[in-house]
Amino acid sequence: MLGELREKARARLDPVHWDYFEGGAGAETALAENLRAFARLALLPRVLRGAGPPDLAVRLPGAPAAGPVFVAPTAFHTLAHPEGERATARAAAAADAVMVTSMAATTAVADVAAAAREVRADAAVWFQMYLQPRAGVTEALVRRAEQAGCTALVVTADSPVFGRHSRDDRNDFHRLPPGHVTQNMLGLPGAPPGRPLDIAMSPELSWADLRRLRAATGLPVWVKGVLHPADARLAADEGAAGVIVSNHGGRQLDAVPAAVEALPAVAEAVGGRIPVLLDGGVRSGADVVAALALGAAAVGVGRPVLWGLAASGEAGVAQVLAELTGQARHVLTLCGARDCRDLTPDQVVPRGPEGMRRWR
Ligand SMILES: Cc1cc2nc3c(=O)[nH]c(=O)nc-3n(C[C@H](O)[C@H](O)[C@H](O)COP(=O)(O)O)c2cc1C
Ligand SMILES: O=C(O)C(=O)c1ccccc1
Repeated sequence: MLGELREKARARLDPVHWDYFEGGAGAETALAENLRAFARLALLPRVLRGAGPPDLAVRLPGAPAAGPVFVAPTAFHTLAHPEGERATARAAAAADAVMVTSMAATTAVADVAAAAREVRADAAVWFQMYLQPRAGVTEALVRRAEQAGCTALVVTADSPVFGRHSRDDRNDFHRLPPGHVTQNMLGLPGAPPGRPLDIAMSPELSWADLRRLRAATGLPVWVKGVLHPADARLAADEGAAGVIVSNHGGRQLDAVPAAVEALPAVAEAVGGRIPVLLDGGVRSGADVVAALALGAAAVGVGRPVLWGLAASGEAGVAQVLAELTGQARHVLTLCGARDCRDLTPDQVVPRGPEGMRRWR
């Protein structure tokens, strides 16, 4: 089903925009590894546990009751569908999925949050941001997110510089076509009149900047793009609400491991002090359940949401979220678990002859 939506999206999209959504950095090794790493995992069900019907709801800072699948922040939804992020937000709200709206969205965060709340008054919309070196810009963005009613901030930390997206270079895709605007970047300090401020990425950012952000807001602050267990521990020490294990869908450093391969060590390092989320390569309910068993509290999907949106707008995104959540519910039941707390890391084994090694 996801495959069909993907093909429909590919057929509908301008090939340059398709390449932007689908592509990764460099040789696209990390992009491919995100998928291969899940394919290398098998699930070991437990039997006769009397678990009863599964309960998928999770409690997170900034989302007291959400499903286990969230919408990872992705830029430029109006390239996929004229209704853009509004359509995504409505589908996410209807599915109880947290929507993380991107700072590089083509719809203002206030309009994204309003669209979500039309569907569900308590819909959770989080705002993803790149901390901006220019004075006052980050603060202005935080105020906008707060005023929009966002319930958490997500700071993307894996981007001290823009990723080199080989397909975009080949296609010379480096600016939005007319009619599409990064609305969140309009009217900020230093922005040219009527035009959006360019999003800056800076290698000078440090934990001190995160501390300043935390001091400037009462919202929970998640750190996205953590792969090293030591950084996850630092994030917990620094008062982050949680971390998102992610290699940015293979769009930043191409030499990194798959997100799900980094997850167990991060979960262990954090030791339950703060929740750990994951995104990258999640394409089925079995992927969702494997990540939950390895220590994720919830998982994000990026490209599948864009496929749904490009294929059929809000209904397409709703299909993607319903399919993944429905599959996850089924797989959880087959694993003998009532909720993700019933799953243990030993229920995830490598495929192949090595898989059962620890019991020999
Ligand atoms: C087209 C596209 C745009 C993205 N834009 C952003 C962004 O603006 N901010 C961000 O933190 N991550 C961004 N990401 C990364 C996603 O949040 C997420 O980490 C990744 O897509 C997960 O992998 P998946 O696509 O395999 O599900 C983007 C990813 C894609 C594919
Ligand atoms: O394309 C991306 O992955 C991304 O994160 C981004 C960052 C800034 C502007 C647009 C997209």
